[in-house]
Amino acid sequence: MATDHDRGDCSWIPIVDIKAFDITKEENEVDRKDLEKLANDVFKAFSTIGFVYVKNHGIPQDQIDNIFRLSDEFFAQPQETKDKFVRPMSDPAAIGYIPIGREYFDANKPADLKESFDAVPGSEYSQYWPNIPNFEEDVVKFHRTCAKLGLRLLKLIGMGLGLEDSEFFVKAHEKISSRASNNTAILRLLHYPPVKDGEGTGNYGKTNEYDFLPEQTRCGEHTDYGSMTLLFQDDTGGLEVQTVNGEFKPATPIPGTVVVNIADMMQRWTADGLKSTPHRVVPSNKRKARRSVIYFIDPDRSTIVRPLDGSNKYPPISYVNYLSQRFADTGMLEGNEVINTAA
Ligand SMILES: O=C(O)CCC(=O)C(=O)O
Ligand SMILES: [Fe+2]
Repeated sequence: MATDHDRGDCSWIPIVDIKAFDITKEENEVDRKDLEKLANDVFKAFSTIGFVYVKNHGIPQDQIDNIFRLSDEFFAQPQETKDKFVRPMSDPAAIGYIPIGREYFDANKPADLKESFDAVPGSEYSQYWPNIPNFEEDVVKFHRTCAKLGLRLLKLIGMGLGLEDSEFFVKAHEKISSRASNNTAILRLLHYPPVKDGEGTGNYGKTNEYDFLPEQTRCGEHTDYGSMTLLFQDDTGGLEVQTVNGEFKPATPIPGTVVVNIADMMQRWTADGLKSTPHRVVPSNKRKARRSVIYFIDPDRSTIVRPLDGSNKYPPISYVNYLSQRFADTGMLEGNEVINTAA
């Protein structure tokens, strides 16, 4: 594992170079020793910090740049246009636009000052795709590309944990590229608008007054819900990750890398062996817009997650019920979704 001490304030998050197992390689051409070393590096980082920077992942930079360009094009549209594509609040597998002020991680504070667009392949909500040339096609293609990287990392995690079946997690995500009714993995385009000094109105997009409300931030402290998250960020900065000592430190953008973190379901599955670490986005550079593209990796919808060590540290839970509850708790789903039985 590279420990690069020239990285200043983000050197505490390890960089893992996965060139030996990048998404362009055939699995059977990968050297077993290289794979074992990578599995060990990934496991070490995920069982302590919960975050890594992955470099040499094999996703072409021009594909990433194109997604950021499409994201800019979508968010630059007039508010009335974006409002035509607002994501329905009835289904955790829906797609669409999430306006500023909708998602929050602390009900006692103002909602996050961000807007986003959620995308999945094969959506039953196709009327929410925006009218931007190539948008749906390219975004779905990128979703599938991210899935490939996600599955590689899930394989490494299975090996690093020493599971009898090292493909266990890969198999539990085999529908990741099919359709949202089978797997809820979302590609989310995120835009944190620039803000001016002045009194916040909480009414962004409808007025010209853009500062934060008291206690408002770009993205409140939270952990992610599913298995794992891939995070592509621009050069603005602001992402902060909690250290094992409890303080938050920057995860500074490193060109060419993707930030990867463990999410709550994976922590639960591994009986706390892998860590789902709190993180947030602070407005350290508030006059500059910030953009990120996030791939939330989820187990297949029908998965029942129970601790793999055979313990009863957590009761078995249906992933989709769990996800619905988290969405309901954060302003993303209406109604009283109830976590019921596991089966
Ligand atoms: O935009 C970012 O860099 C992080 C956002 C985030 O953590 C999330 O949406 O789950
Ligand atoms: Fe997150």
